[in-house]
Amino acid sequence: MSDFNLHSLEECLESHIPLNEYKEVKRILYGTTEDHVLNLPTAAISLAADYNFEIKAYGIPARKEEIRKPRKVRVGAIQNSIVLSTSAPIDKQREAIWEKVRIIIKAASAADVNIICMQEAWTMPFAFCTREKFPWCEFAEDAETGPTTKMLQELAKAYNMVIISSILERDTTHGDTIWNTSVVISNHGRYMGKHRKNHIPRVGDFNESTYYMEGNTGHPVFETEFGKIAVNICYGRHHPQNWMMFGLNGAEIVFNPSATVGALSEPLWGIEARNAAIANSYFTVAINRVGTEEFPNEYTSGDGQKAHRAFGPFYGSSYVAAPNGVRTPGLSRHRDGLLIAELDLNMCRQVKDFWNFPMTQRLPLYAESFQRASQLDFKPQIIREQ
Ligand SMILES: NC(=O)NCCC(=O)O
Repeated sequence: MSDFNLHSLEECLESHIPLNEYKEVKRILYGTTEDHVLNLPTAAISLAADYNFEIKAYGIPARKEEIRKPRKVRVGAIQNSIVLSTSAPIDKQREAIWEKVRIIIKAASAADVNIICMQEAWTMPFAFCTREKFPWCEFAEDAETGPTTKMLQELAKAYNMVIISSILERDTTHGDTIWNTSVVISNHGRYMGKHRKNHIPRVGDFNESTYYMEGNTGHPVFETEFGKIAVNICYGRHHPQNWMMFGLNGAEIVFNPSATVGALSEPLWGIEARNAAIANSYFTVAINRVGTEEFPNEYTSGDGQKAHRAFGPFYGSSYVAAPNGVRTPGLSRHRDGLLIAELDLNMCRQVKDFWNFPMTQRLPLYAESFQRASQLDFKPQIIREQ
């Protein structure tokens, strides 16, 4: 189990490693000898203080080029706990979370954020652990015309900000089916499209397959005014091919809105989205919720332990990673927070030119191997001593 007194891994390292060794440790672990902390406007800092959320901002510099101008973009990641009890009326629960997150988006706007992303299923508690359908299915709403998208369209327009909103989707056109979906809203307030979670967990208390199926929207990349973006929803981060496909479709930033708990995945957290950034020559933004969520009825976890009502703690630790392997420190493991990173998208091509990953990849070789591996009569290529 995790020790929840630890605020963040980076603060712990910084306060315990001797100063003369810290820079080298930081270079090896985080790809940079120091964080490029950005100054934030008073308006953003005051909102964070008044509404009790952490706010952190870092720059990740790229090389200055002779011909291309820098392509600077500010991304924001929001991590938050739920607000009301899970037994409060559904619309009240959702409105209370909206209220909290709207303030954080306002702070992001004050800090000139261009693209913001919330955590997975941000409008609700992560109730899928319970395997109960009611009332949780009532959180599902239409991706294009639902109340959350409508509310965010106003903010996106007012703040000139692209917003990525991960919700439980209700598709009334196809038999009222439910999906785990990220909606992308342009900075003009227009619905650009959606992506449905491709990989559904069947691990621990993540009983999501009780509610929805694997997504059917492929690997869309949204060409926004601030760059080409994509969304790899939570458990998709364990699947390198899922990350890869967004890269093949031209993504420059891939957001990973998540909901995951310390006992299950914390040792993997800092590796997966960062590795994806390196392997695919794009930026990644990994976002996880915080807090422990209590449900009205007990549920079991299939692990021999007693029935219980709490799910969590979700460990936050949202971070941004760059194609050259540099990453920002993570946000807190337990506080609401806004992480801002200023990226220069020119770095994507710079890293491609340096490391040559797109040039050295062997797509036809793998395509042929995948084809063979997916056949019923597949024989693994194993060579044994004669
Ligand atoms: N929400 C979700 O997919 N969680 C699964 C657990 C994990 O991937 O860490």
